[in-house]
Order: sequence, then C-alpha cells, then structure tokens
Amino acid sequence: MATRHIITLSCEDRPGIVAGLTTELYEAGGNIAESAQFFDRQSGRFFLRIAADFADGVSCESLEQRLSPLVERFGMGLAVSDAARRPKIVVMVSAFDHALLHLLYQIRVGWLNAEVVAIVSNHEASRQTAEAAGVAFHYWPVTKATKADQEQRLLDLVAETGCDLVVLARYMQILSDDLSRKLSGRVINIHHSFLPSFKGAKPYHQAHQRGVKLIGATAHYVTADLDEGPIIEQETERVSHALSPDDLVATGRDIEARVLARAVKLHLEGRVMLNGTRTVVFG
Ligand SMILES: Nc1nc2c(c(=O)[nH]1)N[C@@H](CN(C=O)c1ccc(C(=O)N[C@@H](CCC(=O)O)C(=O)O)cc1)CN2
Repeated sequence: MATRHIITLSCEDRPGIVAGLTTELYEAGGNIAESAQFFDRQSGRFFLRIAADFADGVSCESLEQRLSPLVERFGMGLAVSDAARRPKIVVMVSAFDHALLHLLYQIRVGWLNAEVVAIVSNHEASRQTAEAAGVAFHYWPVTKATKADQEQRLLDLVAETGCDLVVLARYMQILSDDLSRKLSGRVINIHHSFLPSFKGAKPYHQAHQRGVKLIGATAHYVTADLDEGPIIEQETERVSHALSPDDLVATGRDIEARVLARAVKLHLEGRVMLNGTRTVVFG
C-alpha cells in the first residue's frame, strides 16, 4: 500500500524550484501522480501543487523535515498533507439550508471527503437536519449583546474539534474583524451574487432592481471586508425580465449549493492557494 501526500508551495519565482523539489521527492521514494504550477508575472510569485505516492512509512513530518533546506533556500511557504486524512468541517447556517443539505449529501455519497463535526446556527430550523445526520447541533442566537461570546464559543469549538475549515452555508451574520483575522484562510462563505456585484444583504433584490440578465453565486474566503475575500469559485445562470426577486432566489439556490460544495472540495484537497487578494486554483 502507498500513502499519498499533497505538497503545496509558493515563493518568489527563480530557477531550480521544481528541480529541487522533485529531486527530493524522488530521493524520498515518491512517485508523482499529479503536478500543477503557475508563475504569476504580476506578483513574481510561483505556485505549485504536487500529489505523490510514497511507501507507508513516509510521514508528512518526515517529508517536511527533508524539504526544510529547500524551504530555507527559496524562502518557500510549503505545506505537506496526507491525502487520505478526512478533514473536519464546521458548517454554519441561518434560515436557508439548501447549501447545508447539499454539502451533507455530497459527503454522504462520497464526492466530498469531509467530516462535519458540528452544525452551528443562529436559528433552530436545522436542528432536525443535524440530528438526522448524527451531527452535533449548536443553536447560538446572535445579538449585539451575545456576539462576542458566540464568536468565542466558535473559536473554542474549532479548537476542541480540530476543525480544519468553517463553512458559512448561507450564515447571515457578519463575523467580527477579530474573528475574521483569527480564522483567516479557514472560513469559506457562499455569497448569493456574482461578486463583485451586489455585496451585502439581499443581493437578488439588488439584482432585480438593476435588471440583470445573469445571476450567480460566489464562494470566497471570509475577511473583515464584507464579501471582499479572495474568490475561490463562481457560477452564473441567465435570467430574464419576467422573473421576480423570489424567482431569482429560487433560481439561485442550486447555483449557490453547487458553488459552495465545489469550493469546499477544492480547499480541502489543497487545490486553492492564496495569491494576495486573489487565489490560484489547481482544479
Ligand atoms: N466578516 C465577514 N463576515 C461575513 C462575510 C464576509 O465576507 N466577511 N460574508 C457574510 C455572508 N453574507 C453574504 O453572503 C452576508 C451576511 C449578512 C449580512 C448582513 O447585513 N447581516 C446583518 C444582519 C443579519 C441578520 O439580521 O441576521 C448583520 O449581521 O448586521 C450581509 C451579508 C457572512 N459573514
């Protein structure tokens, strides 16, 4: 049996990066199964993702140790992860649960390799869904008075469960700047518009008012700047003048669910790398 590891790195571009890395992986007995790289001329940065198979005894830690001289030499940001490890996610939801249900379905059928360790909501509506899925449910209503405590409870939950990613599946509360910073790169939100259009609340009503001919959904990392985080995945669909705001909401549901699930899968498979305010996605 072999163990598959995912190696991702980014650094300033210069000759020798790929040669240096692949030589080390070869000498560790690695057999490369997937490889993708990108040189961003604008930023001068190089990005790489490799999936390689190793003998069972080769751990992530031993690879990181072997690669540390290379990391030092090129000033790399490098990560090694075990592809077989089942990542843990916390899903947060408010009143609309279509994106949550789609995530649970995609996990159940094996398309998304993840374990939902908790469902958190400021509404009671998804309690039965959580119980049916055998997932812990936390009803944490949010008011100005309770927001700070609620956010601390989330941080505690992330720490206690070893959660790798928090997913905002139409969770309609704005995370504080402090929480956004503390969980930077580890929270993905689905925004129900084709960003950068129609940020904030009620994007479908904004879109209807504007008379758009396309609606869409955008999955992005959460930052302190509302709906401005690095975009991971998007999708659009044509609409006509004949549709009401509620028709747009209904049309958008499936798009939102699909886009969020694809973004979560890409992130958990180590296929998304941050490139300033943008992302590199090795799909
Ligand atoms: N710090 C961030 N928090 C959140 C982000 C983000 O990008 N950065 N995305 C939102 C999701 N969202 C749109 O996709 C969104 C959610 C909520 C609101 C809003 O105005 N909420 C009001 C009141 C909501 C309520 O009454 O339940 C508020 O929180 O003041 C706008 C956009 C998730 N969080």
